[in-house]
Amino acid sequence: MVSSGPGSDPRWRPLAAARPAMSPEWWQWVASRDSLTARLISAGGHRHFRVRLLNQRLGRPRRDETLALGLPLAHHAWLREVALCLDERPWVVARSVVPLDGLHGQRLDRLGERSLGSWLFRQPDLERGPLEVSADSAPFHTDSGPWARRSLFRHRRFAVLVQEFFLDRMAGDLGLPSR
Ligand SMILES: C=C(O[C@@H]1C=C(C(=O)O)C=C[C@H]1O)C(=O)O
Repeated sequence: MVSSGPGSDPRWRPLAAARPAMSPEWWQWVASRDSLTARLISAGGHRHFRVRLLNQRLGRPRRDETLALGLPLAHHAWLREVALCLDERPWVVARSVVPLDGLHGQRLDRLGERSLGSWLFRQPDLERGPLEVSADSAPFHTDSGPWARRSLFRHRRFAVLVQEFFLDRMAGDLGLPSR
């Protein structure tokens, strides 16, 4: 994992462009379009799954997030950072960004430690945009990992950019290749 450093934004590219450098085992995880929460629970087997809320606040998205959401610069949004843990070991850290004007009724602050996915994938007309991939570390977390992905979910006027950083610890616990 080449860190983009805490200050700089991860570099994203289309999923297909990353395929040659990605092992088939990781492709199964990174390229999947269904709920990551459900996959982690299944792969975790007997391990206990928990969403650990790291930070949730109103704030300014990073430049790459602003561009992905098509927001004007300095536009405030709801920022949610979590660690998806199996037996208290973080396998994925995620950062989701919701433009405020899309928050009609979907008050993410009440989500707490319930998985965002448990709400998102219940929406009947949920649309998920294309997946993009990065080999950079999460700028909001210390642990490193081989791959990260992001995609835009839309449901009526609600939009959320979901960014998921798979951690080295997950590769170790599941016996996945380093990349
Ligand atoms: C989008 C999903 O929700 C997961 C849970 C998140 C949360 O609770 O903040 C964030 C990213 C996702 O990995 C999913 O399960 O696929």
